[in-house]
Amino acid sequence: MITVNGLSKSFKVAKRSSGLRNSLKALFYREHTTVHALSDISFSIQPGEIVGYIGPNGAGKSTTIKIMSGILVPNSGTCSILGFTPWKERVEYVKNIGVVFGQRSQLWWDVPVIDSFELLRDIYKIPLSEYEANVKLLTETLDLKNIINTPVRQLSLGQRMRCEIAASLLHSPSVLFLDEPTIGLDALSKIAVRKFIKTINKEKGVTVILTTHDMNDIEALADRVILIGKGNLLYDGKLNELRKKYGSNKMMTVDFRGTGQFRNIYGTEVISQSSERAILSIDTEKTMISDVITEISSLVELVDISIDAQPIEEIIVELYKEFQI
Ligand SMILES: Nc1ncnc2c1ncn2[C@@H]1O[C@H](COP(=O)(O)OP(=O)(O)OP(=O)(O)O)[C@@H](O)[C@H]1O
Repeated sequence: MITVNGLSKSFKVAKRSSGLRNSLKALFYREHTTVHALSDISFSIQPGEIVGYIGPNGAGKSTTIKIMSGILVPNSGTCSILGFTPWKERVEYVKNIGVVFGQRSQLWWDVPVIDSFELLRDIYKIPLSEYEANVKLLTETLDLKNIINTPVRQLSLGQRMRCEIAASLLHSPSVLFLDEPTIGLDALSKIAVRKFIKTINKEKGVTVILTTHDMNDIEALADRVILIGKGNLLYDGKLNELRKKYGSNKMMTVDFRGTGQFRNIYGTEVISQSSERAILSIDTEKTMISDVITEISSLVELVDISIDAQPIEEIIVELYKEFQI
């Protein structure tokens, strides 16, 4: 359904220097540098998948989404989505995709949300019955009833984001690109957005490509992750596999009485310690959990102990370090 092959994109950026002399010089002669935003990226995505496209700031995520949604043209490589080359057959192509850029609005700022929806109906030439059914469904599922007649500029970020997502789905696209859809949202709104994405994926079979810095989004939504860094593809696979391969650490929370110190227990690192509780990270490749518990029991009086998997956020941070990105 989606095939990306050898995609590369670079930007020519004018060098800026400080000082009057350099500014004057720049009027006549400008030096440029080349930023390689994407280098030889390839992957394919099947219908109905939710794929988390992740990487640190400047990795090339938005550039990929912009190419895949037909906004940018790559320097080389191919991209086929639903049989279209996004940047070549844009008018026909965009009828089949929905795009949400969390940092930018596709709604008209000064008019009520419903008027923006009407404009989009005209732009996408959505048949009236389909449009009305979608507005009804989206109003119910995204709880838009009380905000749909409000101008966008008067909405909170969370309210606007729900409207943005609704706007991207009015024309029943089969592929949805979400670029940081939960950025800046409160915890409740994030959960609502995630739940909705899951629902449309399950019930309507919409394929979702999601970029985010929030690993809770990824854990809640994506079975598969594609990790990029400095424009290169570093990992493409199941989230579970990523956890198995790189997440060998466990987090142990120890409630205790006594004055023992946990600093020197082999294979562990103290994340925090107060007078009654300590949190340790245990490298299970170096030591066994039972050995750590035995050693802790010899140091303090144990009150309670709990063991959790390493948060995906930490695994990703370690990967960034490992790949030096
Ligand atoms: N229009 C542009 N002109 C020049 N450089 C650009 C342009 N767009 C992106 N870049 C550069 O390309 C690289 C990748 O940018 P991109 O926005 O794709 O990263 P990202 O992974 O989405 O980052 P973030 O998480 O910060 O949003 C960065 O170095 C960025 O500065």
